[in-house]
Amino acid sequence: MSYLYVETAFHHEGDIDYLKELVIAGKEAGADGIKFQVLTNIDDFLSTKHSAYNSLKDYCFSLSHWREVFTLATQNGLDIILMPLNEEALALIEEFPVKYIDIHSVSFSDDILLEAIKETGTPIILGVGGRSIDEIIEKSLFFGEQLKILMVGFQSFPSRLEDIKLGKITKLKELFPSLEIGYADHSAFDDPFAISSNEYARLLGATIFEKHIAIEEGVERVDFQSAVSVEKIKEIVRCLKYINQNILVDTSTSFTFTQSELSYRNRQKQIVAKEEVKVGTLLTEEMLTTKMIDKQLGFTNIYEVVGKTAVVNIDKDDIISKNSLK
Ligand SMILES: C=C(OP(=O)(O)O)C(=O)O
Repeated sequence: MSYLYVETAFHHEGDIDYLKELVIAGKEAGADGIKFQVLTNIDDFLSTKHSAYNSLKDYCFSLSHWREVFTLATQNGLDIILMPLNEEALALIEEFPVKYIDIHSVSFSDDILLEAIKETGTPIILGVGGRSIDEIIEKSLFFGEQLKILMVGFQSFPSRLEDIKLGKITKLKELFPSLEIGYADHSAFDDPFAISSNEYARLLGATIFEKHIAIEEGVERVDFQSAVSVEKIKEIVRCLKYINQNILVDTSTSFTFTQSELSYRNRQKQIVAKEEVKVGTLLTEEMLTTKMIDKQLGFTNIYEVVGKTAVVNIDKDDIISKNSLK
Protein backbone atom coordinates (compact mmCIF):
# COMPACT_ATOMS: atom_id res chain seq x y z
CA MET A 1 0.00 0.00 0.00
CA SER A 2 1.10 3.59 -0.31
CA TYR A 3 0.62 6.87 1.52
CA LEU A 4 0.85 10.34 -0.03
CA TYR A 5 1.10 13.70 1.65
CA VAL A 6 1.26 17.10 0.02
CA GLU A 7 4.09 19.50 0.88
CA THR A 8 3.32 23.20 1.37
CA ALA A 9 6.86 24.39 2.28
CA PHE A 10 7.09 28.22 2.01
CA HIS A 11 4.81 28.36 -1.04
CA HIS A 12 2.42 30.45 1.14
CA GLU A 13 4.96 33.30 1.25
CA GLY A 14 3.54 34.38 4.62
CA ASP A 15 -0.08 34.59 3.38
CA ILE A 16 -2.15 32.56 5.82
CA ASP A 17 -5.24 32.56 3.58
CA TYR A 18 -3.17 31.12 0.74
CA LEU A 19 -1.86 28.41 3.07
CA LYS A 20 -5.44 27.59 4.06
CA GLU A 21 -6.30 27.30 0.35
CA LEU A 22 -3.44 24.80 0.02
CA VAL A 23 -5.00 22.74 2.84
CA ILE A 24 -8.34 22.61 1.00
CA ALA A 25 -6.51 21.78 -2.25
CA GLY A 26 -4.67 18.91 -0.51
CA LYS A 27 -7.99 17.50 0.63
CA GLU A 28 -9.46 17.84 -2.87
CA ALA A 29 -6.43 16.10 -4.37
CA GLY A 30 -7.09 13.00 -2.26
CA ALA A 31 -3.90 13.23 -0.18
CA ASP A 32 -3.65 11.28 3.07
CA GLY A 33 -1.79 14.07 4.83
CA ILE A 34 -0.24 17.52 4.54
CA LYS A 35 3.23 18.73 5.49
CA PHE A 36 3.96 22.10 7.05
CA GLN A 37 7.41 23.58 7.45
CA VAL A 38 6.95 25.44 10.74
CA LEU A 39 9.29 28.27 11.63
CA THR A 40 8.01 30.69 14.25
CA ASN A 41 11.15 32.82 14.53
CA ILE A 42 13.48 33.50 11.61
CA ASP A 43 16.44 34.05 13.95
CA ASP A 44 16.26 30.43 15.12
CA PHE A 45 16.95 29.26 11.57
CA LEU A 46 18.64 31.76 9.26
CA SER A 47 21.69 33.89 9.83
CA THR A 48 21.14 37.60 9.17
CA LYS A 49 23.92 37.16 6.61
CA HIS A 50 21.85 34.68 4.56
CA SER A 51 20.62 36.17 1.26
CA ALA A 52 17.05 34.98 1.95
CA TYR A 53 16.90 36.45 5.50
CA ASN A 54 14.74 39.45 4.68
CA SER A 55 12.19 37.67 2.55
CA LEU A 56 11.89 34.58 4.77
CA LYS A 57 11.44 36.84 7.82
CA ASP A 58 8.08 37.88 6.39
CA TYR A 59 7.09 34.27 5.71
CA CYS A 60 7.08 33.14 9.37
CA PHE A 61 3.76 32.60 11.18
CA SER A 62 3.18 32.76 14.93
CA LEU A 63 2.08 29.67 16.85
CA SER A 64 -1.48 31.00 16.99
CA HIS A 65 -1.59 31.27 13.19
CA TRP A 66 -0.25 27.73 12.92
CA ARG A 67 -3.00 26.57 15.30
CA GLU A 68 -5.60 27.90 12.82
CA VAL A 69 -3.94 26.03 9.96
CA PHE A 70 -3.52 22.79 11.90
CA THR A 71 -7.16 22.98 13.02
CA LEU A 72 -8.29 23.35 9.39
CA ALA A 73 -6.16 20.38 8.29
CA THR A 74 -7.56 18.23 11.09
CA GLN A 75 -11.14 19.28 10.30
CA ASN A 76 -10.53 18.21 6.70
CA GLY A 77 -9.34 14.77 7.76
CA LEU A 78 -5.73 15.32 6.67
CA ASP A 79 -2.90 13.84 8.74
CA ILE A 80 -0.37 16.47 9.82
CA ILE A 81 3.27 16.01 8.98
CA LEU A 82 5.25 18.60 10.91
CA MET A 83 8.66 19.72 9.72
CA PRO A 84 9.92 21.78 12.66
CA LEU A 85 12.53 24.33 11.69
CA ASN A 86 12.90 25.61 15.24
CA GLU A 87 12.24 24.17 18.71
CA GLU A 88 9.15 26.27 19.39
CA ALA A 89 7.39 24.51 16.48
CA LEU A 90 7.35 21.32 18.57
CA ALA A 91 4.81 22.93 20.96
CA LEU A 92 2.13 22.10 18.35
CA ILE A 93 2.61 18.38 19.03
CA GLU A 94 0.99 18.74 22.43
CA GLU A 95 -2.16 20.24 20.91
CA PHE A 96 -2.57 18.39 17.59
CA PRO A 97 -2.39 14.76 16.46
CA VAL A 98 0.85 15.09 14.48
CA LYS A 99 1.34 11.83 12.55
CA TYR A 100 5.02 12.29 11.75
CA ILE A 101 7.81 14.76 12.39
CA ASP A 102 9.76 15.19 9.16
CA ILE A 103 13.41 16.11 9.68
CA HIS A 104 14.89 18.17 6.86
CA SER A 105 18.31 17.17 5.65
CA VAL A 106 19.55 20.69 6.56
CA SER A 107 18.79 19.96 10.23
CA PHE A 108 21.11 16.91 10.46
CA SER A 109 23.63 19.11 12.25
CA ASP A 110 21.14 20.73 14.67
CA ASP A 111 21.78 18.52 17.72
CA ILE A 112 19.62 20.63 20.04
CA LEU A 113 16.58 20.40 17.75
CA LEU A 114 17.20 16.68 17.16
CA GLU A 115 17.37 16.05 20.92
CA ALA A 116 14.06 17.93 21.41
CA ILE A 117 12.45 15.90 18.58
CA LYS A 118 13.63 12.70 20.22
CA GLU A 119 11.97 13.71 23.49
CA THR A 120 8.56 14.07 21.81
CA GLY A 121 8.57 10.36 20.87
CA THR A 122 6.61 11.26 17.69
CA PRO A 123 7.29 8.91 14.72
CA ILE A 124 9.96 10.34 12.42
CA ILE A 125 10.46 10.74 8.69
CA LEU A 126 14.12 11.44 7.94
CA GLY A 127 15.02 13.29 4.72
CA VAL A 128 18.13 11.58 3.37
CA GLY A 129 18.75 13.70 0.25
CA GLY A 130 22.40 14.75 0.23
CA ARG A 131 23.26 12.43 3.14
CA SER A 132 25.82 9.59 3.19
CA ILE A 133 25.05 6.06 4.39
CA ASP A 134 27.18 6.69 7.51
CA GLU A 135 25.20 9.81 8.39
CA ILE A 136 21.91 7.92 7.95
CA ILE A 137 23.14 5.04 10.12
CA GLU A 138 24.22 7.50 12.82
CA LYS A 139 20.77 9.12 12.91
CA SER A 140 18.98 5.76 12.86
CA LEU A 141 21.01 4.68 15.91
CA PHE A 142 20.22 8.00 17.62
CA PHE A 143 16.44 7.77 17.07
CA GLY A 144 16.08 3.97 17.32
CA GLU A 145 12.50 2.76 16.87
CA GLN A 146 11.15 6.33 16.70
CA LEU A 147 12.52 6.48 13.14
CA LYS A 148 9.94 5.03 10.74
CA ILE A 149 10.63 6.36 7.23
CA LEU A 150 13.68 7.31 5.16
CA MET A 151 12.76 9.86 2.49
CA VAL A 152 14.72 9.79 -0.79
CA GLY A 153 14.77 12.91 -2.99
CA PHE A 154 15.84 16.50 -2.72
CA GLN A 155 14.92 19.94 -4.01
CA SER A 156 17.21 21.29 -6.69
CA PHE A 157 14.79 23.89 -8.16
CA PRO A 158 13.81 21.60 -9.91
CA SER A 159 15.61 18.24 -9.57
CA ARG A 160 16.68 16.04 -12.48
CA LEU A 161 15.72 12.40 -12.03
CA GLU A 162 19.28 11.34 -12.98
CA ASP A 163 20.56 13.30 -9.97
CA ILE A 164 18.10 11.71 -7.56
CA LYS A 165 19.27 8.14 -8.28
CA LEU A 166 16.10 6.25 -7.50
CA GLY A 167 18.16 3.05 -7.07
CA LYS A 168 18.83 4.38 -3.55
CA ILE A 169 15.37 3.07 -2.65
CA THR A 170 16.46 -0.52 -3.27
CA LYS A 171 19.73 -0.02 -1.39
CA LEU A 172 18.04 1.59 1.64
CA LYS A 173 15.46 -1.22 1.75
CA GLU A 174 18.33 -3.72 1.97
CA LEU A 175 20.21 -1.74 4.61
CA PHE A 176 17.18 -0.80 6.75
CA PRO A 177 14.66 -3.65 6.36
CA SER A 178 12.56 -2.52 9.31
CA LEU A 179 11.99 0.99 7.88
CA GLU A 180 9.67 2.22 5.17
CA ILE A 181 11.26 4.08 2.29
CA GLY A 182 9.64 7.20 0.89
CA TYR A 183 10.15 9.36 -2.18
CA ALA A 184 9.85 13.15 -2.31
CA ASP A 185 9.81 13.99 -6.00
CA HIS A 186 11.00 17.46 -7.00
CA SER A 187 10.86 17.13 -10.81
CA ALA A 188 9.83 20.26 -12.70
CA PHE A 189 6.04 20.77 -12.55
CA ASP A 190 5.78 20.40 -16.36
CA ASP A 191 8.08 17.37 -16.65
CA PRO A 192 6.31 14.00 -17.23
CA PHE A 193 8.55 12.62 -14.46
CA ALA A 194 6.51 14.73 -12.01
CA ILE A 195 4.00 11.88 -12.26
CA SER A 196 5.89 8.87 -13.60
CA SER A 197 8.88 9.01 -11.22
CA ASN A 198 6.45 8.29 -8.37
CA GLU A 199 5.40 5.15 -10.21
CA TYR A 200 9.03 4.09 -10.66
CA ALA A 201 9.69 4.71 -6.97
CA ARG A 202 6.65 2.61 -6.01
CA LEU A 203 7.86 -0.25 -8.20
CA LEU A 204 11.27 -0.04 -6.50
CA GLY A 205 9.56 -0.43 -3.12
CA ALA A 206 8.85 3.12 -1.88
CA THR A 207 5.57 3.31 0.04
CA ILE A 208 5.44 6.94 1.24
CA PHE A 209 5.15 9.84 -1.22
CA GLU A 210 5.59 13.58 -0.78
CA LYS A 211 4.65 16.08 -3.47
CA HIS A 212 4.65 19.90 -3.46
CA ILE A 213 1.18 21.27 -4.21
CA ALA A 214 0.27 24.53 -5.99
CA ILE A 215 -3.03 26.32 -6.44
CA GLU A 216 -1.92 27.57 -9.86
CA GLU A 217 0.84 25.37 -11.25
CA GLY A 218 3.68 27.31 -12.89
CA VAL A 219 2.87 30.67 -11.29
CA GLU A 220 6.04 32.06 -9.71
CA ARG A 221 6.05 31.79 -5.93
CA VAL A 222 8.55 30.28 -3.50
CA ASP A 223 9.06 26.57 -4.28
CA PHE A 224 6.83 26.72 -7.38
CA GLN A 225 9.40 24.87 -9.52
CA SER A 226 8.26 21.41 -8.48
CA ALA A 227 4.78 22.21 -7.14
CA VAL A 228 1.96 20.60 -9.12
CA SER A 229 -1.78 21.13 -9.48
CA VAL A 230 -4.54 19.28 -7.65
CA GLU A 231 -5.25 17.39 -10.91
CA LYS A 232 -1.67 16.07 -11.11
CA ILE A 233 -1.69 14.99 -7.46
CA LYS A 234 -4.96 13.17 -8.16
CA GLU A 235 -3.27 11.44 -11.10
CA ILE A 236 -0.32 10.35 -8.92
CA VAL A 237 -2.75 8.99 -6.31
CA ARG A 238 -4.61 7.15 -9.09
CA CYS A 239 -1.40 5.65 -10.55
CA LEU A 240 -0.15 4.51 -7.15
CA LYS A 241 -3.50 2.88 -6.41
CA TYR A 242 -3.43 1.11 -9.78
CA ILE A 243 0.08 -0.25 -9.11
CA ASN A 244 -0.92 -1.41 -5.62
CA GLN A 245 -4.03 -3.18 -6.88
CA ASN A 246 -2.83 -4.61 -10.18
CA ILE A 247 0.93 -4.88 -10.29
CA LEU A 248 2.33 -5.37 -6.79
CA VAL A 249 -0.24 -8.10 -6.09
CA ASP A 250 0.22 -10.81 -3.52
CA THR A 251 2.62 -13.28 -5.20
CA SER A 252 0.57 -16.24 -3.93
CA THR A 253 -2.17 -15.28 -6.43
CA SER A 254 0.14 -14.40 -9.33
CA PHE A 255 -0.57 -17.76 -11.01
CA THR A 256 -4.32 -17.77 -10.46
CA PHE A 257 -5.64 -17.25 -14.01
CA THR A 258 -7.84 -14.26 -14.77
CA GLN A 259 -10.67 -14.78 -17.32
CA SER A 260 -8.60 -13.17 -20.10
CA GLU A 261 -5.54 -15.31 -19.33
CA LEU A 262 -7.75 -18.42 -19.34
CA SER A 263 -9.11 -17.50 -22.80
CA TYR A 264 -5.53 -16.90 -23.99
CA ARG A 265 -4.42 -20.26 -22.59
CA ASN A 266 -7.35 -22.06 -24.30
CA ARG A 267 -6.12 -20.80 -27.67
CA GLN A 268 -3.33 -23.41 -27.64
CA LYS A 269 -2.85 -25.91 -30.48
CA GLN A 270 -5.06 -29.07 -30.28
CA ILE A 271 -4.93 -32.52 -31.79
CA VAL A 272 -6.66 -32.64 -35.21
CA ALA A 273 -7.02 -35.29 -37.92
CA LYS A 274 -4.33 -35.04 -40.64
CA GLU A 275 -6.73 -36.60 -43.17
CA GLU A 276 -10.36 -37.72 -42.99
CA VAL A 277 -10.80 -40.56 -40.43
CA LYS A 278 -13.54 -43.12 -41.05
CA VAL A 279 -15.64 -44.54 -38.21
CA GLY A 280 -14.03 -47.69 -36.75
CA THR A 281 -10.42 -46.61 -37.55
CA LEU A 282 -7.74 -47.33 -34.94
CA LEU A 283 -5.89 -44.04 -34.57
CA THR A 284 -2.11 -43.94 -35.05
CA GLU A 285 0.38 -41.10 -34.56
CA GLU A 286 0.69 -40.67 -38.36
CA MET A 287 -3.02 -39.83 -38.67
CA LEU A 288 -2.80 -36.94 -36.21
CA THR A 289 -1.20 -33.51 -35.90
CA THR A 290 -1.54 -30.34 -33.73
CA LYS A 291 -3.04 -27.15 -35.12
CA MET A 292 -4.72 -23.96 -33.90
CA ILE A 293 -8.52 -24.32 -34.16
CA ASP A 294 -11.14 -22.08 -32.65
CA LYS A 295 -13.14 -25.00 -31.27
CA GLN A 296 -12.46 -26.15 -27.76
CA LEU A 297 -12.64 -29.32 -25.66
CA GLY A 298 -10.32 -31.33 -27.90
CA PHE A 299 -7.18 -33.17 -26.82
CA THR A 300 -3.84 -31.41 -26.37
CA ASN A 301 -1.78 -34.59 -25.78
CA ILE A 302 -1.41 -36.86 -28.83
CA TYR A 303 -0.71 -39.94 -26.67
CA GLU A 304 -4.19 -39.71 -25.12
CA VAL A 305 -5.59 -40.29 -28.62
CA VAL A 306 -3.21 -42.85 -30.18
CA GLY A 307 -4.58 -46.40 -29.83
CA LYS A 308 -8.23 -45.30 -29.49
CA THR A 309 -10.91 -46.09 -32.10
CA ALA A 310 -13.04 -43.45 -33.89
CA VAL A 311 -16.77 -43.96 -33.23
CA VAL A 312 -17.77 -41.28 -35.78
CA ASN A 313 -16.33 -39.98 -39.04
CA ILE A 314 -13.84 -37.17 -38.32
CA ASP A 315 -13.15 -34.55 -40.99
CA LYS A 316 -9.63 -33.55 -42.01
CA ASP A 317 -8.44 -30.73 -39.67
CA ASP A 318 -11.22 -31.29 -37.12
CA ILE A 319 -10.53 -31.75 -33.40
CA ILE A 320 -10.67 -35.20 -31.88
CA SER A 321 -13.23 -34.78 -29.11
CA LYS A 322 -13.71 -37.18 -26.21
CA ASN A 323 -17.12 -38.21 -27.61
CA SER A 324 -15.64 -39.28 -30.93
CA LEU A 325 -13.41 -42.02 -29.44
CA LYS A 326 -13.68 -45.24 -27.51
C1 LIG B 1 11.32 22.87 -0.02
C2 LIG B 1 12.33 22.17 0.48
O1 LIG B 1 12.12 21.14 1.37
P1 LIG B 1 11.46 19.72 1.06
O2 LIG B 1 12.43 18.98 0.24
O3 LIG B 1 11.27 19.14 2.44
O4 LIG B 1 10.19 19.97 0.36
C3 LIG B 1 13.72 22.51 0.16
O5 LIG B 1 14.60 21.75 0.54
O6 LIG B 1 13.94 23.52 -0.52
